[in-house]
Amino acid sequence: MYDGDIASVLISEQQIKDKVTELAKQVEEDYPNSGDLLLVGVLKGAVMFMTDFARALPQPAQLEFMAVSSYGSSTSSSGVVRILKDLDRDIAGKHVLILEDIIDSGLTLSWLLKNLQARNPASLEVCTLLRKPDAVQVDVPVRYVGFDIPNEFVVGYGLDYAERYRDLPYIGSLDPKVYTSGA
Ligand SMILES: O=P(O)(O)OC[C@H]1O[C@H](OP(=O)(O)OP(=O)(O)O)[C@H](O)[C@@H]1O
Ligand SMILES: Nc1nc2[nH]cnc2c(=O)[nH]1
Repeated sequence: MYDGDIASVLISEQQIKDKVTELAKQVEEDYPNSGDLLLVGVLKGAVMFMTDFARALPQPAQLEFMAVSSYGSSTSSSGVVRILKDLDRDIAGKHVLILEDIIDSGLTLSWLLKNLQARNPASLEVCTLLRKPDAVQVDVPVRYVGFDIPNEFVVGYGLDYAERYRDLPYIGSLDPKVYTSGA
């Protein structure tokens, strides 16, 4: 699939699977009495992570999705965030865990945390599969991190370039020839 577009596999399908199980176990230990935890997946990138995580989590959880868009180029975000799809329900008094696929500059999540905090949840934490420590422009409090990765543009397992590659089962670095050829 996508022959020649992926320069290298950064995280294999099995490594993702093991990490999702490990993160779900940590969350299970931290929320023993939450009742139903409310998972908020950030579309579209977090869709694979959300569905796998919810199934790996031993306790019941409710699933909500939000879609946001940050204006910017196709490989960077600007911090100006717009809600494309809001939550379908009130989160006041709920234990909310945001599930993100990646924290790059941190601008999207920083905005989202302020937005959701204003809705008065009982608690609000973040679980991200990937984080790029060298790219962070704003510090965001993140309780659960799957992998810290180098500052390279990655795709797969929900992450896209121009809406492609989300369906790859692993995370790979995109060959720079893909951006330069405009494919
Ligand atoms: O830390 P940041 O630099 O703000 O970048 C992280 C955000 O960028 C990606 O979303 P994107 O806007 O590409 O939308 P998508 O999930 O629909 O692909 C990703 O899913 C994060 O939400
Ligand atoms: N696909 C993809 N989307 C991103 N959004 C912010 N950083 C990235 C990245 O490395 N890859």
